[in-house]
Amino acid sequence: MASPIVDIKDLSLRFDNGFHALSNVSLTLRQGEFVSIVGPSGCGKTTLLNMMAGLVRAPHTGHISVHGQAPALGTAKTAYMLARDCLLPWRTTLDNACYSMELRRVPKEAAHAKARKLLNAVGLTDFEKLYPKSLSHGMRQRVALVRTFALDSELLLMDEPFGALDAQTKVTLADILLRLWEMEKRTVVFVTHDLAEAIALSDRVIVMNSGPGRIVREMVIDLPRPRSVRKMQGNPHFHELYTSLWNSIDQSAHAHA
Ligand SMILES: Nc1ncnc2c1ncn2[C@@H]1O[C@H](COP(=O)(O)OP(=O)(O)OP(=O)(O)O)[C@@H](O)[C@H]1O
Repeated sequence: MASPIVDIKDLSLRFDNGFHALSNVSLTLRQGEFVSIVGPSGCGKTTLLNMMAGLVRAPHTGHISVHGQAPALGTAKTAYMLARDCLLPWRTTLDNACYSMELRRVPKEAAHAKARKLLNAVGLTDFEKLYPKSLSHGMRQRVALVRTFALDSELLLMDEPFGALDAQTKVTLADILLRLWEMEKRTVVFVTHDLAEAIALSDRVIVMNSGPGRIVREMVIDLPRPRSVRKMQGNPHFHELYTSLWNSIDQSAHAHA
């Protein structure tokens, strides 16, 4: 079996101020998996993602490897996407889509070809010459998705990428993300507060709780693929999974209260 993309065993972490942020976290991600992390605010979801990205340097115990090595900043094998689209206002859609490839010195022709293929997949072909100020919030986040996928990184770390969008746009973007993921075969770690979004997108949902941050449940999502997030509402098993996930979060919140 291929070695895991992310391999975390008994990871515990204290920040310099003594705050115990993660306790005995174990998580393995195989190539091509889509895994979401949910849990109450402050339970350490972003900290765990930042550990995978090599952004946290605080002392820790246990094991963490990403692509078979200690997590490192600046590797082309890992891409990070946030709720803010971080588009540059003076660049067009196409140039924003190409920005990360430019930083990685991908030749311009190849970068344009890749960006155009992905812009077409997210429905933005007709908007490639526009600047961010002329795009809706959802369109800007589609450009950010293209920029994230354009890097060909094996591992995509996504921290509430649709968190600032309205419910309708969120579903549209989640379906676009699923299409890109199916087309490009990446490994995704997706942090969200939206349980329905986590279930609709993922192969597995990891539930965390705080005090200190730890994994309290891992739920396998056995819904068939390919999926449509929009059509998921009509699937009774989706609602069973939602109820079960909600109960886990509710119970662990009460146990902690
Ligand atoms: N550099 C730091 N030094 C000290 N404490 C920190 C540091 N970074 C994060 N924390 C604390 O660690 C805890 C976990 O933060 P984190 O951002 O990982 O939570 P989260 O689950 O992603 O929250 P949210 O859902 O609100 O984004 C919080 O209590 C936070 O204040």
